[in-house]
Amino acid sequence: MTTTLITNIGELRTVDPEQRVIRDGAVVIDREQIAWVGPAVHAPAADKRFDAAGRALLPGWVDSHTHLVFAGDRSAEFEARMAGQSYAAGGINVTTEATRNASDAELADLIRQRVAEAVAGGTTYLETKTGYGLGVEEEARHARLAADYVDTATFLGAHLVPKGVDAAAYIDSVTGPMLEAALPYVDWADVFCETGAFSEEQSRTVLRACAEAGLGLRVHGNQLGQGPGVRLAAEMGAASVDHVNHLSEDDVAALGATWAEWDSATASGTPGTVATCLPACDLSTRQPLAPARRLLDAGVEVALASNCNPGTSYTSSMNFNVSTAVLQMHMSLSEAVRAATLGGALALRAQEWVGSIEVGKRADLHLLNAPAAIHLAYRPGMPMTAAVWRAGRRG
Ligand SMILES: N=CN[C@@H](CCC(=O)O)C(=O)O
Ligand SMILES: [Zn+2]
Repeated sequence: MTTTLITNIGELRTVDPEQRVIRDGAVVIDREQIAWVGPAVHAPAADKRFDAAGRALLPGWVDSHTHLVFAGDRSAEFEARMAGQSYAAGGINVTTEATRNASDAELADLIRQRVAEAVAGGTTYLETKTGYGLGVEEEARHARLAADYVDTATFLGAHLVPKGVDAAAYIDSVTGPMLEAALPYVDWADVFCETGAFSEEQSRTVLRACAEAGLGLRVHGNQLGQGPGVRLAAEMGAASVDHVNHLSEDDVAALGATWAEWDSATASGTPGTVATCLPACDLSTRQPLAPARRLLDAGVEVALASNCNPGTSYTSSMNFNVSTAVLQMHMSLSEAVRAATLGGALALRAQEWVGSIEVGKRADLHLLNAPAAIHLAYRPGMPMTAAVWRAGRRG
């Protein structure tokens, strides 16, 4: 049995270059790949048949920003925040301490459970980061454990200077032995460029060293206030800058300029720096929701991601993030679905093989418990995920 026909799809959202939405559609999966897409009446025969019963089918969510390697609990910090305390980067130390005390087996099990939870919610391709190790052995251990469970991993040694450590000495370690130890397990490097974490110059030093080591770049920027993160990401050719809550006109223009060689209508050309919005995090930290509308109108490709982490966003629900983007961020349903699929794929430079339902791409599919995808926002919080295929296998 190698091929499966998924038929009787009420609304098939391809997110392909023509942005096709096919009524009464069908998809054929051949092992881990998509082999055919089109109207059900023209579908070829297959070994197996799955009746979608008139429900909507989307590409699986691409979650391009998570921090799944952690132990411990920060619910009291969250409760205090809801009572009026503001978020500060220092909370990262609490998780670092708890994670250090978890064995390899315990930590691996936590990551496995979190990935399973994400996949059960429609996520089929995901990134995760280190960043709660903050030491050579711990960062390498977190990268090694993560690499077994996720599609792509990021080195975030530059998440915070640990308490009592000299910043310059720490950056020497991040750009030297820590980077070297994490390198075999990661594709990306990230830096938390923000007041209370790393300055522009410190961030540039880290990003340069990581780029020289062959890693792609990403930046946490402009989360808690205006700052240099977004412009630094654009300057360094980062694949993505994430959070982007507080943007000046110059920031938006700098990101827009990185997309000059890209045609968003056909999703072709040379991609620039994706602006990754993290609505669940914005709600949990009481930050203004990222200005996705301004970014889209400036020609910037936007991604939506969960930022699942214990400090600022303890949810991997992409359904929730898409609902919020439509309800609160003035994104149309099509824009939000694209941002949570192809947008995430662009942020991870994986757009050639995931992020849309097209022949030859990985068979990553998300069947909704609804006849149309707008139900994600129309019925927020309802259990919308009916079935998931990840690389052709039911998740
Ligand atoms: N902003 C930096 N890092 C995480 C939060 C880390 C934490 O507080 O544990 C984020 O993406 O929001
Ligand atoms: Zn993050």
